[in-house]
Amino acid sequence: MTEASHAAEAPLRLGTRRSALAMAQSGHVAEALTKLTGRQVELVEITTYGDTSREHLAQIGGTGVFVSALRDALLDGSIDFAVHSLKDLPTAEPEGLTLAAVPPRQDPRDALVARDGLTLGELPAGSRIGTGSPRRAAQLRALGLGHEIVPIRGNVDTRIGYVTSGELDAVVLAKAGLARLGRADEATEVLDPLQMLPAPGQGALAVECVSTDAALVELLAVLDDPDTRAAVLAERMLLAELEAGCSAPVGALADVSVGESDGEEVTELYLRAVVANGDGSHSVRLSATGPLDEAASLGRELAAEMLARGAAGLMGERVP
Ligand SMILES: NCc1[nH]cc(CCC(=O)O)c1CC(=O)O
Repeated sequence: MTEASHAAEAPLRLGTRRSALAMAQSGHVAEALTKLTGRQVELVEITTYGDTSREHLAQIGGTGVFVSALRDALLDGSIDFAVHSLKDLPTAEPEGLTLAAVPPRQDPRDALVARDGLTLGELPAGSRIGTGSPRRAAQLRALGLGHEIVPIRGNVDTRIGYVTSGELDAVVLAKAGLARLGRADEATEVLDPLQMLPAPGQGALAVECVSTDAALVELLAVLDDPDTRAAVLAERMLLAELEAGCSAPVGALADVSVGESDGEEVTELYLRAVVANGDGSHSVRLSATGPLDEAASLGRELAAEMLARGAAGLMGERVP
């Protein structure tokens, strides 16, 4: 179909949470889709339980709560497609929905926002660092720097506000979230994955629609980046095989690189992962390399190796 005839069609309804981050992500995807296909997109705001609840995320069942309201709206036809932060998606495939596109990933690393422009190594013992993520807390504690980890939650603005107000010395957030809000320059350090492996899927988006609308599935596929899709598949298969949820102390990152094998160019994944106990005193860290088209088995096999080295026992431990 030509762009002109597309423009005459009703705009596609993109369901989005109302948070600044969700609106920024949705706006970005809407713009990209219009540019690539000529189709107009309108944003439809959906309020989720995770947006209104003041309880800690771990108590209300993890970030999956953000996702279910959007999925309900897809299934009842009140929206045509949805954009999620991929790391917030449960690993189980939802009935009736298709992951139509995984757009090119942003920087997957975590970032520190600290007072006075400080880095993690410069924050003295006793400094109070805020995070609501067991994964971030465990990896920070594993560094043994004597920092106090303070549980917090709230949107990016709220969390940075704890530092601005002086209540906390620092917070740890996803660099991609800061960047999408135009606040990347507020990071005082981007954390090296050697110390802080990000959440599986961090920095990537997921574009979802109902499986039965083949034309829409095909249209949305223009947004897909196969390298990103393979990388997050490896990370998420690892998470699924560990039977860990999105609030478990599990970090994973797959880097895509082009190498050579027998004179042929091959695209490879280098997958690193960590499982830690709550106080960071014990962890299993492993890595594996494999071809891009075997992303799923790479994730599964690395998880199996981690389980063989005691990962399940670590995940079960809680900080008193
Ligand atoms: N858990 C909330 C959430 N979901 C996605 C992002 C950031 C964007 C991304 O990782 O894609 C964030 C905020 C954060 O972790 O700091």
